[in-house]
Amino acid sequence: MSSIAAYYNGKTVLITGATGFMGKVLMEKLLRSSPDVEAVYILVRPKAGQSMQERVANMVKSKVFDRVREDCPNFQEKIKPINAELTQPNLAISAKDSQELLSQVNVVFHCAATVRFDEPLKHALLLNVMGTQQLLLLARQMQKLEAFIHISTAYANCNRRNIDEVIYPPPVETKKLCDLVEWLDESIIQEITPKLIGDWPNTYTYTKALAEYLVQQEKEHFNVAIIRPSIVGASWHEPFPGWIDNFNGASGMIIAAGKGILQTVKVNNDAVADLIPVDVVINLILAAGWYTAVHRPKTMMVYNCTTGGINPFCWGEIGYHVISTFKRNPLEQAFRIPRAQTTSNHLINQYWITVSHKAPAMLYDFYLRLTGRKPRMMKIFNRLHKSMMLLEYFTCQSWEWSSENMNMLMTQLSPEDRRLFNFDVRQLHWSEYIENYCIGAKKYLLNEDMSGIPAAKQHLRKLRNIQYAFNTTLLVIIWRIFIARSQMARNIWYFVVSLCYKFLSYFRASSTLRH
Ligand SMILES: CCCCCCCCCCCCCCCC(=O)SCCNC(=O)CCNC(=O)[C@H](O)C(C)(C)COP(=O)(O)OP(=O)(O)OC[C@H]1O[C@@H](n2cnc3c(N)ncnc32)[C@H](O)[C@@H]1OP(=O)(O)O
Ligand SMILES: NC(=O)C1=CN([C@@H]2O[C@H](COP(=O)(O)OP(=O)(O)OC[C@H]3O[C@@H](n4cnc5c(N)ncnc54)[C@H](OP(=O)(O)O)[C@@H]3O)[C@@H](O)[C@H]2O)C=CC1
Repeated sequence: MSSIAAYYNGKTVLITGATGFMGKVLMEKLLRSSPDVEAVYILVRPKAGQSMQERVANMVKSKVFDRVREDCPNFQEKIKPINAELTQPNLAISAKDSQELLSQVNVVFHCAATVRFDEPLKHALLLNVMGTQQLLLLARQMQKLEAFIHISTAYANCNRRNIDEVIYPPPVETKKLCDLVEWLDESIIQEITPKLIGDWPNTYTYTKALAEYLVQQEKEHFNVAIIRPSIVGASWHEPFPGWIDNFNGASGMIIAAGKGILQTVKVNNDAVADLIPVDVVINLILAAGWYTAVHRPKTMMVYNCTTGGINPFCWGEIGYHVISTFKRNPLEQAFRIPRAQTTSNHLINQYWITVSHKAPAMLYDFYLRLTGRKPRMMKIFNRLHKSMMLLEYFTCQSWEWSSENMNMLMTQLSPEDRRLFNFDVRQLHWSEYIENYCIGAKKYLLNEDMSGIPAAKQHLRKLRNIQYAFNTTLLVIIWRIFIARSQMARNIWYFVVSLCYKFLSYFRASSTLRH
């Protein structure tokens, strides 16, 4: 029997961010591997006109739960949603719910965060830092708490090149900063944000670094551990290969490439693309929860959950495998044939953006206008360029993360646990993984049926013909303009045409003689 699965059976678990990408995969794996878990409390806020109950009812219908639904059809009875808003005082949890959590919870997994790179500093602080602080305060009063697992990011310290499994001192005193932004005007905060975040590329990584420090402060009060995943991608095996349900990280770019929208991207081809499958991260999280609660390590453990140092793969290789997968399994209604120029040179990238993004977008919008429709392509490209600009910090450089704690944890697992909660990325076969990632994005994210592939291939052939016809017409037009202006070009043109004519006459004469 698996020690990890056995540990969670009979335990009460609290998950924040359970409606998110990682939260759902975590909940699914927990309920499937430990069907006798006592209860899984999840903190959920009402959103987009849906109440908490409606959101949870919709969530449990999601495909991600298909496997656990098969194994334990009543799995949703274990899920106990609690109305909460992490940016509000006391997390906006009612006194009754709060009492229930304080008396029941054994393990906390804190996944909730804003992961947007362009989040205004005030909101990022409210959620990622103050929300974490309030959850820690709640956890301190939990009578049966055995482990608190905080999900950070491997990029929390991306202002350093070599990142060890330690907490680095924060750039400012967190409390003072939070007090400051509380009374400062939003526009002033916006203005001083670049100064405040210093050499962090965005408010997300900056606030995640501050939150790590807060978590460390609690190590005297209960058992805590921090997991730092790098760029979390589609699943490797569980619940299904290629499972993905959002456009964050690399997924949006991969889809844009498959749709033929993204034709050029600024990446350092030789820089390590530190992607990590979501199921690897979840297995490590569950194993770390077990280890923290059962072995109670004396020092607070930080687990860098990365692939680069163990099984490296570069951005150039990712680009190649993405394009070749989408050529074999095209997405429906692609804008252009998938192709990706990858360069770290700013000028070359700008050139390709003009030629292969902006020019086709303008032409297509012109065509839409002519046919009485609303132009939309330029708007899509502007959004794509904004995303590319925010992501290029991560695709143009490499980091080195130590992964001793992840390796140590692996040695603590029984063979059965290593099989059930596998986070050994040495076994990851990248080309196979990227292929499943692209197909998963097609199936689960875009809801495209695999039976539509022949029609999608036919559409690509049509696009190829349009492109050939367009390129030939363009060449002829340019040549005509050139000929009209230069005597030398005219002479060359007449020389080439007469050569072709002579060759054709010779060919016709020799074939008549043969007959
Ligand atoms: C071949 C080459 C491959 C190379 C490939 C390079 C990959 C290079 C990855 C680096 C990755 C670093 C990762 C750091 C490591 C962490 O720690 S990652 C943490 C994860 N965080 C992120 O990835 C967040 C990044 N994203 C953002 O901050 C925001 O999305 C951006 C980039 C600022 C864009 O914001 P926005 O323009 O307001 O758009 P956004 O609100 O995101 O989306 C609007 C809608 O469009 C949808 N949408 C977004 N993208 C798409 C899309 N592509 N298609 C269709 N719909 C889409 C959204 O789902 C959303 O729908 P609704 O929710 O409104 O229904
Ligand atoms: N995805 C990635 O590539 C990486 C993620 N991480 C970390 O992993 C964790 C999970 O990320 P991921 O699942 O991808 O993120 P998602 O954006 O998919 O999920 C975020 C979760 O946080 C919840 N949340 C956001 N704001 C609030 C709020 N004010 N009150 C209550 N809940 C809130 C969301 O709830 P709602 O549905 O209501 O919005 C959602 O459940 C985060 O801590 C992130 O920093 C680390 C490295 C990489």
